[in-house]
Amino acid sequence: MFKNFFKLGKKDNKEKIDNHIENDLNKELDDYKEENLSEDISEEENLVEYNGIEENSGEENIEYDSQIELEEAGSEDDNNYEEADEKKIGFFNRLKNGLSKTRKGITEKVDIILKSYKKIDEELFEDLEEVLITADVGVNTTMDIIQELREKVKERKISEVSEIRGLLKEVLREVLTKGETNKLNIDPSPAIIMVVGVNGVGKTTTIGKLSSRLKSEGKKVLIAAGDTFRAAAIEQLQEWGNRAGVDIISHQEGADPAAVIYDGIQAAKARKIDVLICDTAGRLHNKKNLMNELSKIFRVVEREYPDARKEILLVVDATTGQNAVSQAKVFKEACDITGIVLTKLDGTAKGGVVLAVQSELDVPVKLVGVGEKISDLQDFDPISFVEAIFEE
Ligand SMILES: Nc1nc2c(ncn2[C@@H]2O[C@H](COP(=O)(O)OP(=O)(O)OP(=O)(O)O)[C@@H](O)[C@H]2O)c(=O)[nH]1
Repeated sequence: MFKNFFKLGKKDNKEKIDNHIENDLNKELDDYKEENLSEDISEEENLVEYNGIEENSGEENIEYDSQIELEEAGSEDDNNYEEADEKKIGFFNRLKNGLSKTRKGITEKVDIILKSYKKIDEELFEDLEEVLITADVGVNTTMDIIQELREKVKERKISEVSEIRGLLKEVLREVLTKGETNKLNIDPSPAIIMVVGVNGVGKTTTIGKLSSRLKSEGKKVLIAAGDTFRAAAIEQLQEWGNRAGVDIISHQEGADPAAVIYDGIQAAKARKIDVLICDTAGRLHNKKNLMNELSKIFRVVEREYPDARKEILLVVDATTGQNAVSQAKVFKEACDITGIVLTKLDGTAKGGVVLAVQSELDVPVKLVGVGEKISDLQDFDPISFVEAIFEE
């Protein structure tokens, strides 16, 4: 699967990038490995020349086996079924609360429309269509949904307007469950999760929340701060790591992201980490740059961690509606995204974008952010999502 990571749209791009990778990456990594990752890796080592960037490895945050104990403290309440039940209820309520604006935007309007019709006719379908488009379900997906609704009405010879609500729920569930599984592919370990996405969409927050959650599930987690573009990004990740009690492998601002990921992988192997979560820089202003950077990182992963399960999660901001879909399309051309994380669903009435992303890109939504707290990241469960939107 990893061999297909780079979907390089144009042949000349592909050749350029391939040449770049073949000429530079292998040599650079071999040099780097020799210089820095010999058995006795030392924090005292000084200036390392890597890819033309000087970085002071003495200040890097590489603390190999010394902190294993820190991470072995898993959650104590894992086996408490009552608490698990409570958590589940809390989980659904949090989802429901988070989706309150979307519920207003879709269900309340649908209910008003259904109340105003006495019989099922074309005008009713058109009104429903408008509601879905306004809730950012996207034109194509909306057309498909309404067409499916029409067909079901016809096939089942439905004549009562009151039955449309249940039917619509059914169709939405079908849209959200027809693709690949929504579950994260991280078991059995080891696994590596590459987190991609443009700046500001909630990547750092998602990494913090996810690492905290996986740790509480008893997994050993490590973060690699591959967004070296801005010092603030590394610091922000460090803060989340502290909150989650998870170690971070980081270099200095401006370092080569592929080198950070390389170090992260070596540390993950040495510490027998279950899940390595890698941040990446989100510069989308130029697709070629994005592909260059990502392809180099992925080559490192492919070469250094072939046995690990791989997830490439694209983080998009639900409040940007159809923009999130466009971003996802660009990233999908640059790499084989395996899942989508939709953040800030709590702050928007545009939650319908979940349906657009899943159906137009054919990539499953795997996680959703429904708030700013560390516990506000949920596995995306299509059934609960539809229930939460339609709950009275
Ligand atoms: N309400 C809400 N806010 C969120 C959610 N996820 C992230 N945020 C907020 O979105 C803002 C941006 O999040 P970051 O994690 O810094 O985004 P980023 O993509 O890492 O951005 P850079 O660090 O600039 O690359 C922060 O204020 C977060 O608190 C969410 O699910 N709900």
